[in-house]
Amino acid sequence: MTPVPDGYRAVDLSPARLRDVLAIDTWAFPSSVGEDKLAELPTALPWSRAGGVEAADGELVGMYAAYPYRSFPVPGARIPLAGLTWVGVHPGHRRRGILRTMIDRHFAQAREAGEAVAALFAAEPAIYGRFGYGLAARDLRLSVPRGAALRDVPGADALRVRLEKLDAAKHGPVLHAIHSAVDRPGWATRETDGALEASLADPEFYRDGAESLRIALVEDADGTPRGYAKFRRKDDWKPEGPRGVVRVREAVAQDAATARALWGVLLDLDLMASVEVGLLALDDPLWFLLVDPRAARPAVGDNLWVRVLDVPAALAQRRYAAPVDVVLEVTDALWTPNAGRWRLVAGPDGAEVTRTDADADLALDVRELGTAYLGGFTLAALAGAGLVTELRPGTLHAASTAFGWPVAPVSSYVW
Ligand SMILES: CC(=O)SCCNC(=O)CCNC(=O)[C@H](O)C(C)(C)COP(=O)(O)OP(=O)(O)OC[C@H]1O[C@@H](n2cnc3c(N)ncnc32)[C@H](O)[C@@H]1OP(=O)(O)O
Repeated sequence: MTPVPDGYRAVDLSPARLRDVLAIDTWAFPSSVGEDKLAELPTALPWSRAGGVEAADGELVGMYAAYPYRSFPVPGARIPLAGLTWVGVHPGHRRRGILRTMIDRHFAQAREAGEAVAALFAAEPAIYGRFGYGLAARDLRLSVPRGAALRDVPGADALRVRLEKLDAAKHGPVLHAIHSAVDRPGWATRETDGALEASLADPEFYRDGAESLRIALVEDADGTPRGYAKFRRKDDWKPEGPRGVVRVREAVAQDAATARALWGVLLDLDLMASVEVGLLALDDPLWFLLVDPRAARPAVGDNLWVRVLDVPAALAQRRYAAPVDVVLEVTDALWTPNAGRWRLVAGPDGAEVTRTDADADLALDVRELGTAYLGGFTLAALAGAGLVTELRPGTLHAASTAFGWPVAPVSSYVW
């Protein structure tokens, strides 16, 4: 374990320290919203997995927490996963090793809880690679002009799209049911305590000048909900006319017709000039429905970062797109039990992983294993950047195909 830096001590956190937590949080993430207002909001902070670092005088100067996901989707399976969050160090105590200490404790706690994989959203992409996290999922951000043409999908016209003000009590369970039915690697559902409530909170200071949250709910002829979008409109009156913006916070469709019906309505709201949406999977149906995707000014961002904490358990927990029998030589500077040669015999129905002395086929660091874990980047692409080495000619493409997945990974919300 990395020792706690001199003059500091590691502590567990409980709800009694909410005020200290908000103080460190607002130091780490400057906000115009005061701690008093933040204290009134529902929080999804997983206290059972929250820890921090105190200075000698008892002031909390660093904190972190982990969502204990129990059913996190990865290729072909759902697994326990530690979702790192709320990481912050007081600016007066930074660059003294406090984050390093906290990451060490986080990894130990995750292994103890039986979580072979950890993931996070990074405030800054340059922070977490050194701890063995690899970028595993990207997301698509679009700004779609109002009235953009969409391709037709049979059955879309038969669906009804209801527009309502978001009501947490009424819509929460419906949204949760639709969201958690999605089968996509990385698609974290709000399964941990308070996560759903926090996602529906809509205080004025979240709105940035826009209206309160609205919902577009797609239903079939029987009134069964099949998809939704949470959104706000922001008006903007210009001399040349209204130029409002629709900000879509989350859009989920269970099938193609639902996606077509949903976007057909969102792209045709009066007084709006464009529709902004982010956190879409790179293969989201909207991309293919748009007749002119270039006009939507596509941008790609980093979404989930993944850290393989226990190589044999993590590799055995997911499924593979094709049969594979490969020996991986893995390096891991932070956790030596992961290092060495592992034979993976796997396919669409299961995987076995054993330690071996056999010659390795491919060599890679645990960071690259994290990048390939959700199936969103290929081993071949990583080899192209010199990050995977093919030691036995001819093994790279087969392994690369097996580690891939037909559905692109993404998390639809930042946790
Ligand atoms: C999952 C999440 O919650 S992401 C949110 C992360 N939080 C933030 O960005 C809030 C603002 N920033 C902070 O609170 C702090 O600066 C932190 C948490 C990013 C870093 O905390 P510190 O205690 O200063 O980090 P620590 O001293 O342990 O540094 C560990 C290593 O990370 C590096 N590092 C720290 N911050 C950064 C950064 N922003 N960019 C690049 N490298 C960084 C350090 O240089 C050090 O590298 P080394 O070990 O190779 O020398």
